[in-house]
Amino acid sequence: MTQVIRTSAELREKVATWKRSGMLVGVVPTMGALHDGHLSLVREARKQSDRVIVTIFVNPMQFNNKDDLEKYPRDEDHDLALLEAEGVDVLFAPGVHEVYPDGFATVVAVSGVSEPLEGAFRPGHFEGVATVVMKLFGMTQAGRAFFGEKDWQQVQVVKRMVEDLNVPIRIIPCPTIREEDGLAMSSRNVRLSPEHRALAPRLHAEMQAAAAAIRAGAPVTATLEAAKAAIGAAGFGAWDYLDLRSAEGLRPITELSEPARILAAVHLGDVRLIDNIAV
Ligand SMILES: Nc1ncnc2c1ncn2[C@@H]1O[C@H](COP(=O)(O)OP(=O)(O)OP(=O)(O)O)[C@@H](O)[C@H]1O
Ligand SMILES: CC(C)(CO)[C@@H](O)C(=O)[O-]
Ligand code: BAL
Repeated sequence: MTQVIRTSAELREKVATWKRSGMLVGVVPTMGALHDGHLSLVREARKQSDRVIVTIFVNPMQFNNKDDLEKYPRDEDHDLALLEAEGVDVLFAPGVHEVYPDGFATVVAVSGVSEPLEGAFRPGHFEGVATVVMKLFGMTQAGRAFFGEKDWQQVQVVKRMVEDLNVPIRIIPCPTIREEDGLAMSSRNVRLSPEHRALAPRLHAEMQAAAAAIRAGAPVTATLEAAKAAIGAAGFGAWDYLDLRSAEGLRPITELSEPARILAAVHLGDVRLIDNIAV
């Protein structure tokens, strides 16, 4: 049975009993509307921890668009059934007031790695992520936390924060899970129209082609511009970015002299797709 807990006081008691028996606690932070990408994190957490907490909290502080927050898919009953089937010990699903009570006044801001890419196009987003993740780490007292590489920049921001603030937790990045046609799984994919859903995998296909070309020595800027044009011509909307960046510091690079990734964000209808791959 997965126990549903809604207050940090109750969660603290539960975790204290586990810790008294020397158990290692793993946490998988999510915003719900769970899919196989999330469940892959849960499975890894089960392998690497004695007890697993999944958190579901649609964090208002990380949304810079009211419409996106209102339209974010929510289905807790279905999520709970999936977590039961995976043998998750606790679903921690606090309300907004439990996380941000009256008088709440603290923001965690990570500079540098949070500034380009998502940080530039979603102002305030990573302050919201860092603040809530720090709180979830405090509330769950977990020793390991599992994050998806689909949100590559988020992983880098969280790692930086944990190192800078001496948070006693190990961050475990987990690979991106894709649909059979290559589209990265994402809760927001359910909002794609059938035509846009059919088009969406083109993003990953063009990113892979660009990565292969760059590995083979093609010039970076021209290759990325050509990929952007091809994806645009296929029927996608506006680009936020399609960049080659150093894998950890996310510095812009034009030569492959260190581990690198292509990272992308592009609009398709009223959905914004993000993806990234190693080069
Ligand atoms: N396809 C995926 N493969 C691996 N991990 C994933 C995938 N999709 C999401 N995750 C991870 O699951 C965790 C929770 O993500 P979240 O609840 O935001 O889901 P999401 O599908 O990314 O939703 P959206 O992108 O629409 O906000 C994050 O660590 C995220 O990186
Ligand atoms: C890590 C997270 C749960 C924080 O709200 C969110 O950014 C997400 O789902 O990736
Ligand atoms: N998966 C990242 C959370 C967000 O898009 O707000």
